[in-house]
Amino acid sequence: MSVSGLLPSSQHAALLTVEQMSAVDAAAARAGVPTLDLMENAGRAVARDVMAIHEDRKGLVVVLCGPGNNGGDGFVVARLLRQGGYRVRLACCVDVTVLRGDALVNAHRWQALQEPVVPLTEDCLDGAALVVDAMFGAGLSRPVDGDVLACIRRINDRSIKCIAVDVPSGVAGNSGEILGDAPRCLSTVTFFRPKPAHFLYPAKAYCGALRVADIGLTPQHEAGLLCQTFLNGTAVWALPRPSWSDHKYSRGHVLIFGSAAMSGAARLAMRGARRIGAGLVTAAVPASALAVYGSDAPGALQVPWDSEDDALKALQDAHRTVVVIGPGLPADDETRRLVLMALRQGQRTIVLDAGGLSAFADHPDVLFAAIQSSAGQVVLTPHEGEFKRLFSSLAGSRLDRSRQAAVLSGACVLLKGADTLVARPDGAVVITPQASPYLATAGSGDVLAGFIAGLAAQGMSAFSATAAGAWLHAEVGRQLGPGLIAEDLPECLPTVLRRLLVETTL
Ligand SMILES: NC(=O)C1=CN([C@@H]2O[C@H](COP(=O)(O)OP(=O)(O)OC[C@H]3O[C@@H](n4cnc5c(N)ncnc54)[C@H](OP(=O)(O)O)[C@@H]3O)[C@@H](O)[C@H]2O)[C@@H](O)CC1
Ligand SMILES: [K+]
Repeated sequence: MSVSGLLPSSQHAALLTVEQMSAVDAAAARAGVPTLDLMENAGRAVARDVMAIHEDRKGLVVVLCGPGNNGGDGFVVARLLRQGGYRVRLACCVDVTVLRGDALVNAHRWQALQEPVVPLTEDCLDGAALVVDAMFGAGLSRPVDGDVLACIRRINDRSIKCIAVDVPSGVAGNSGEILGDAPRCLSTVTFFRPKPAHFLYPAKAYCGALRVADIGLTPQHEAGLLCQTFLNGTAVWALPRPSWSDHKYSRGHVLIFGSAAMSGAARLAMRGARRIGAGLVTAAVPASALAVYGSDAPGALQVPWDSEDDALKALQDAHRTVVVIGPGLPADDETRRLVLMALRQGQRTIVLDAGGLSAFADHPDVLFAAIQSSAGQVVLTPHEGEFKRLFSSLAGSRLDRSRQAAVLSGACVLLKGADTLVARPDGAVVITPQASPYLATAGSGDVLAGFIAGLAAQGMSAFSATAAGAWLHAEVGRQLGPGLIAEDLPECLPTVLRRLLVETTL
């Protein structure tokens, strides 16, 4: 279950694909766990949430059931609510005779209460105070349509409170894409472990509050599964902690190339790298800009960079184990040559952002070949536009594309967004959960590049440093919220680090 290079505790952050979830289900059945009990437990967990949200037993609860086991869960919810004294209307999108297995058993249990099953049309929502969406879960195989689509639209148009069973119907569990449409839910109850869609946009916006319910499945039932998708967080990586024997050289040395024209970008990256704990940060910048770079950063170093010889000299210092190229640099031939030169300089971690990525828009294969033959580790940090320029041949969801991009380039790929993804060439991906929309501001990405570089300088692997950098960036963004500017991000970091490194034992 554990993936190399990640903490063993990452198994608690694992997100199971639809296929893996059904493998867990099958393993439980082989181990003698009755699947009918799992369905009963799933339905009970949802019924409990309905009762917590909707205490008014007189307000009508409409349970919408689909043709599979998600619908089966719905029959359990309806029965438990009815037995709890609630007014319940159950609508099913197929005739009960078409149901099979545990779903059929539970349909019969519902009918044994002398309760009707009404056809699932938009009219069945009339008078609903709350809807339980048990139409489709893990088995969704195509866009929703017909009466199901009409119901979903009515729920959304009338803002009827809705609780989803497993996922809102229409959400593709693995990719987070919306097939047709999906209800905008107040909350979603899923089982055993979350699925990627619960944290990926657009699906996340439909899920509402997420609760993961225990239904009797155990880690034993997932033994042997190779989980490759994780929720980004402190279960996945451990931050470096300086010890009594550390000194500035042992805490790592970051080299950042900066321009005269757009000095702010590299200066923000420098600030990020220093705040996150790099022992030394050096800016390689045009001689004409040395004073600007030094003016607000007396604790940083500057070296002149006016020629390829200067660049080579800066790169050849073996103590500078992490190099950032891109913030504030133009996407031109000179930047391209600089990146290729850096990639040839032996064991380094190289973080490429902004101009360092776009310089290869016409020649991405040249960049990928250089990365593949480099002795170092490489991190690419594109936003969606830069990603499309470099990886124009890739299609599919953001999760699929980030994974394929890491394989194609041989680098760790951080795809920026509200659910920032970090993918490693072996297929491991983390999804960052808590990004603030206020992070969408100039200079924010430059600070992120600095965070990643500063963590890598302290010995974290490229993947862990990138994942941790993205998480910390999101966390400071969340703490600052409205009104944040990029300059605030490094300054807020000590508060977050203190909580992680001083006030808790990771
Ligand atoms: N795993 C576990 O441990 C546990 C899982 N549990 C529950 O089981 C759920 C998964 O059940 P499931 O596999 O039966 O799939 P589900 O989503 O009910 O639908 C499949 C049916 O829908 C049909 N269909 C698909 N798309 C359609 C469309 N657009 N429009 C119309 N029809 C469409 C599809 O037809 P087909 O694609 O075969 O033509 C098939 O008939 C899971 O989400 C959880 O709630 C719990 O009970 C506890 C234990
Ligand atoms: K559902």
